[in-house]
Amino acid sequence: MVKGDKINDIIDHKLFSEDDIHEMCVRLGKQLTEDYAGKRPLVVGALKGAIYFLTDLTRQMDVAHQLDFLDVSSYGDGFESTGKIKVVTDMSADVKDRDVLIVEDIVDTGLTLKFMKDLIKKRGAKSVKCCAMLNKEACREVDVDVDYYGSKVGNEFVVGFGLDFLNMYRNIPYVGVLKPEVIQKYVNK
Ligand SMILES: O=P(O)(O)OC[C@H]1O[C@H](OP(=O)(O)OP(=O)(O)O)[C@H](O)[C@@H]1O
Ligand SMILES: Nc1nc2[nH]cnc2c(=O)[nH]1
Repeated sequence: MVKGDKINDIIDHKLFSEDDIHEMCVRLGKQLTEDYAGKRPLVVGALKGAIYFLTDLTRQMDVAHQLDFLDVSSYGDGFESTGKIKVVTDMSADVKDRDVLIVEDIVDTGLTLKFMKDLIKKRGAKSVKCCAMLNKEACREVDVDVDYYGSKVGNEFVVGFGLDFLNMYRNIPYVGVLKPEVIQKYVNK
């Protein structure tokens, strides 16, 4: 029974706590600091989901970098990728000859990341890599490298720390799994 729309009403269990995510950011930030030393990368956040992870990750990177954002969308309000990716809001920076690091909350089918990597490569970037908080590797439909990631995650719909449920609940401070009845309530509506 779904009582309301409070966090405790919709979350079944926690998968990654705030401490887990902080540890991911510290580890990845250290690695990115080494790998991008002297390169002045352009860090591109994939809107909207990546913003929470991006702000924590970049504060662990001791590398001069610039920020930009790219909003591409394929899920709409659904639980499954439509497979049709479109640019909702484009970046403002010129990526030509830049080392670009895409920051993602999750890579699932890989369709979104492949679309973004191809777009940025086509525009003449020197290198294009991705750092994702979560990697749903078993769900991949296209071959794309997730160059850095915080943790693998299984095939379940996760929310929180940027990851949405019907464009809500991105602000949950951890990553959790929805109660099955919550999904049931909204599927086929
Ligand atoms: O690997 P894929 O199957 O393509 O899925 C991953 C993408 O799905 C989510 O974005 P969404 O399109 O839901 O937009 P959002 O970031 O605004 O939530 C997520 O933020 C990734 O960008
Ligand atoms: N919120 C959310 N968005 C996704 N996009 C692709 N996979 C997921 C997921 O598990 N949760």
